[in-house]
Amino acid sequence: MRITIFGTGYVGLVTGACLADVGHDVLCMDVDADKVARLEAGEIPIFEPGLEELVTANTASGRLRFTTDAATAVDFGVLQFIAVGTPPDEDGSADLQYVLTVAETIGRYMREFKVIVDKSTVPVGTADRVREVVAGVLEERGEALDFEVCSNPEFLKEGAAIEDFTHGARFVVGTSSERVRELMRECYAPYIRLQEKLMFMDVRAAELTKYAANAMLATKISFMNEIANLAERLGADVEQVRRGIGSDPRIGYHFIYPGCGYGGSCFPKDVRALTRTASDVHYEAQLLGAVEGVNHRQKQTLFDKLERAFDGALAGRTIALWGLAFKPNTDDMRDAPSRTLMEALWRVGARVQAYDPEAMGECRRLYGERDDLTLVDSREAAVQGADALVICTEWKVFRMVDFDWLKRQLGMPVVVDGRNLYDPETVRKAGLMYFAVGRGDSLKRP
Ligand SMILES: NC(=O)c1ccc[n+]([C@@H]2O[C@H](COP(=O)([O-])OP(=O)(O)OC[C@H]3O[C@@H](n4cnc5c(N)ncnc54)[C@H](O)[C@@H]3O)[C@@H](O)[C@H]2O)c1
Ligand SMILES: O=c1ccn([C@@H]2O[C@H](COP(=O)(O)OP(=O)(O)O[C@H]3O[C@H](CO)[C@@H](O)[C@H](O)[C@H]3O)[C@@H](O)[C@H]2O)c(=O)[nH]1
Repeated sequence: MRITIFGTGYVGLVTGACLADVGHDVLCMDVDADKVARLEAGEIPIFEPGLEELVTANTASGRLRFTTDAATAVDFGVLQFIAVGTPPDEDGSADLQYVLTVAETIGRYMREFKVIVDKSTVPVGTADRVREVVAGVLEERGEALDFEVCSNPEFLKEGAAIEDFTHGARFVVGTSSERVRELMRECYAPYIRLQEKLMFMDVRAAELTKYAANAMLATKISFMNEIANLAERLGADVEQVRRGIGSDPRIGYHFIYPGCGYGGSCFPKDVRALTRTASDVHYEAQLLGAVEGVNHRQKQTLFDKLERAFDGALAGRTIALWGLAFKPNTDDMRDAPSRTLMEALWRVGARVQAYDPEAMGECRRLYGERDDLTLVDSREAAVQGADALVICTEWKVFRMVDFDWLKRQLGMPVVVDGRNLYDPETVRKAGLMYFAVGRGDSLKRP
């Protein structure tokens, strides 16, 4: 099948590479000429495990190609995937300018029947707006061409994007057209040989499914963070509580890890966008507001714990940070808890000495050169000469630690663990003050 994909970000590039890998002919179009040039030269602009190999193999076979030429892109595929960004506007709503620009482009250049497949995360009603834009451009051109718009939200997680795309739970397709159903079945056929995973539904239900899924997952996390904060004050260990409730199949173990708040490019913006959608139809989404509020507060707990450990005297201190990315296996720092912490530390005159296996380039890009930030190339170098250690991301490389060694490195024996990586007793035995998340006595000092 010939498939065009607009946008070569996390979603567009992964979708393109995976669909090419199962035998489709894929042309990826991006307006960012520099990105396209890098991709053509075999360079992958993002860190995503397995993606480089997949892109290289499929580019070499000729099934995956890149372009900046819109007319060529529109001409190419019968399926025209939109996988461009939908960043938050100031009022929290999803900014649809990139999606609607692609719709306009398709309307301008199409010469035969096309199915426009919306893979970007977009508010309910966007398929109608895309349809209006395309129809408007066709009318301007004086052309009466047939086209369809369907919704096909993406559920991949960064860091496990290829696995999620190829072995995800479902492919949701919102359409009322039999012709679209057939074409989408053909597109995803290689993935559904073992098990039927195609879920057809109304366009509006498909659009809402994406927001509902992210909001539900964010709710689980905020709920657990709330329980963790309570556990901290009640002398209970939230890790034991987590296992206790996860064992109930009605609750399950997934997405109930308490921590330093959810970040990334999706949960924060999608919870806010859904809240905004609700208010647009005069409904106050109370639960969503609370989910966001709890998350906002949770991101500040790392700083609060440090401040308490130092009796408020953080000015002039050097704080070691392990982990900058919003989660492991990615270089993405969008809405990462590490950013809330670093910015709070800088405001009170503390210095940060940080290490992340993948996100240091991104950190440099975001914050540039500054006197109060030193990026070092190992976890060992990060703690050298530091007064305390904070763990923001649960990269594997931070899991095993010689705590006696760690104690010798730190000016003050303070470890703030935003990811509950260690056994509190073992850490404390080494003479370290250990502030984790909801671990019973983590507010007390030894
Ligand atoms: N990142 C994720 O894990 C993830 C997962 C599921 C869904 N989503 C959703 O998918 C969408 C894309 O997210 P992303 O993370 O891939 O974004 P991204 O910012 O990584 O990539 C978007 C790309 O679109 C390109 N673009 C912008 N305008 C264009 C145009 N007119 N024509 C062609 N290309 C254009 C940009 O240059 C950029 O390369 C968003 O709606 C997001 O919410 C993201
Ligand atoms: O039990 C948990 C699970 C996750 N997190 C945090 O939640 C955030 C998001 O994590 P994750 O969902 O793994 O990453 P994303 O790549 O943001 O993926 C989410 O957002 C995507 C974009 O919409 C969706 O496609 C995915 O299904 C959805 O999981 C991260 O900060 C995690 O640290 C927790 O704090 N506790």
